[in-house]
Amino acid sequence: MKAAAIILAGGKSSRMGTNKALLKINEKTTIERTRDALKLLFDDIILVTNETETYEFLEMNMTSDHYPGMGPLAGVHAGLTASDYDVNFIVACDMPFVSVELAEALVHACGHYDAVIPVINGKQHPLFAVFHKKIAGEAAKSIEEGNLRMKHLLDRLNVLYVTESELQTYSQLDLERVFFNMNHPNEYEDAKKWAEADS
Ligand SMILES: Nc1nc2c(ncn2[C@@H]2O[C@H](COP(=O)(O)OP(=O)(O)OP(=O)(O)O)[C@@H](O)[C@H]2O)c(=O)[nH]1
Repeated sequence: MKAAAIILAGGKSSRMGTNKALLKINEKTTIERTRDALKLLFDDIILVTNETETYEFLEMNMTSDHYPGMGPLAGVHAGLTASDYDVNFIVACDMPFVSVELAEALVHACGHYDAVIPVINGKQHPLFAVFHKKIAGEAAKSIEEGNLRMKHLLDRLNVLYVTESELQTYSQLDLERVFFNMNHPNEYEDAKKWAEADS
């Protein structure tokens, strides 16, 4: 695959009250589930974290934010800056049901676009999306201007938005699972139930 995968794990998990990436689902931590899924497709996987000791057990390439405390946009910037690839699949560390097939479809759609962003039920998902390395500078500019919202960056880029109607090989339920992210303890409980039912 001529693309890298970048996992963002630099958040505070304040709503969860404990590091979301390290929550176990069916014996594996969420971040191990993500790493193992992505390994099936990507040779190069980069973890963006500001606590490298916490994640050493994963034996992954790691990088840290150049703008600490600035949120996911800073993670996108750091990941793209560290990547050796033009095309990069970026994913949050709190999505337990990552689909590598869907990641692959988004990568293949990139072409001349700066980014490929899924829009599911009208909601943009920039943290399960593809970004070209060349937009790292634009991300830095947004951060330096104090605009930390992903939406602000996307509005300045040449973006391909992919809606569910273009993802018809996936059922509505599959898409809801793939784009599900855990913020609160009750969402972790839901994720465990679904994973158990699937296994
Ligand atoms: N590298 C990096 N990643 C971040 C940063 N903030 C959030 N993320 C990641 O972005 C994704 C979405 O994060 P959120 O759930 O919005 O924020 P969070 O800080 O993890 O959680 P809350 O404290 O509950 O808001 C997760 O994968 C986070 O690890 C950051 O400052 N740097």
